[in-house]
Amino acid sequence: MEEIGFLGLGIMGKAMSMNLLRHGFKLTVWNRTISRCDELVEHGATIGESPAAVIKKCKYTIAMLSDPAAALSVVFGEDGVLEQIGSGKGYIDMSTVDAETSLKINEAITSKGGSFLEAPVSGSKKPAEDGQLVILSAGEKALYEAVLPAFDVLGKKSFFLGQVGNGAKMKLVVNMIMGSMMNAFSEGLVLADKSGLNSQTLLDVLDLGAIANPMFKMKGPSMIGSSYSPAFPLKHQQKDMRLALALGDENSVPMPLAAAANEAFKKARSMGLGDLDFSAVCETIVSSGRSS
Ligand SMILES: NC(=O)C1=CN([C@@H]2O[C@H](COP(=O)(O)OP(=O)(O)OC[C@H]3O[C@@H](n4cnc5c(N)ncnc54)[C@H](OP(=O)(O)O)[C@@H]3O)[C@@H](O)[C@H]2O)C=CC1
Ligand SMILES: O=CCCC(=O)O
Repeated sequence: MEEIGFLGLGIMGKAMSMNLLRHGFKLTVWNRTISRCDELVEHGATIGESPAAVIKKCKYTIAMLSDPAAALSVVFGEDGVLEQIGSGKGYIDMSTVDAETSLKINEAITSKGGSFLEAPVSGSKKPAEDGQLVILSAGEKALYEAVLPAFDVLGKKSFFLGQVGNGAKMKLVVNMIMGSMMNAFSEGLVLADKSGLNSQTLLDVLDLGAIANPMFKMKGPSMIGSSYSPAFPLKHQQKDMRLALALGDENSVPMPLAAAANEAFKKARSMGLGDLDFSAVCETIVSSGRSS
């Protein structure tokens, strides 16, 4: 494949671009905080001085940015994507945003002759490092097909979901379920502990039953140890709950569980836990009184 541009080297962007480099892709990278490019450069990437410079150089550019405001500012801002996008160039936004943001970006890019794909992902830091993401793409089918060699490196499965917006919506539905599950799991862990049960035994019981799942298995042990090194930052999970609730609003879908989970994530943010892993939402319950 041609040289790929990569905008946004946070937890996910760094892991994904390292993985592409490891598999022989040539990359030009940009990050708002430019020092975050250094490690990538040590592994063979080139730095682009702005999103516009990356787009100018590369036929295909991937973005992995924190939220709708970041995704919009990288496209519409000074030295942004729009300044150099045009015919023959493809822009793939893998950030988790709402459909409205994706549609706005799609409209701006296609009106300049470029092509657009939204492609948010399921899977966190480790799956990103290991190329085991689940890619939820929608938009220009020809662009999807053109970048499949890169998606095959980044993910274990790629879906093409049709028109722009469907990828964003699918991602928000999945993360809304995940955020609600994380809150139920947290309550269970604290309840077991407060009522005198062994937390590890609870994990063992859960793992053998009908609600066993990779998230409980992976996060449970660190949550018992109150260790929340960020793989998926809590502030991003709360953003996803907020955006999913707005999608529920638009479609008149009652979501009382998601609304309660969102409140817990907001409380966690107010406690200063936004940069920790989303499993730190457990601390909102602990702070109401865990015995250990
Ligand atoms: N972590 C995870 O497990 C997963 C995250 N996601 C989603 O992927 C996206 C990235 O997540 P993650 O890597 O964890 O997040 P991080 O917070 O680690 O990284 C965010 C990135 O966005 C950049 N950024 C933020 N604001 C702006 C702005 N205004 N202009 C330009 N760049 C900006 C940051 O730049 P700077 O370094 O300068 O701050 C950084 O590169 C999010 O949408 C998240 O919801 C999806 C699946 C899993
Ligand atoms: O958006 C983050 C998703 C994290 C995960 O799927 O494990």
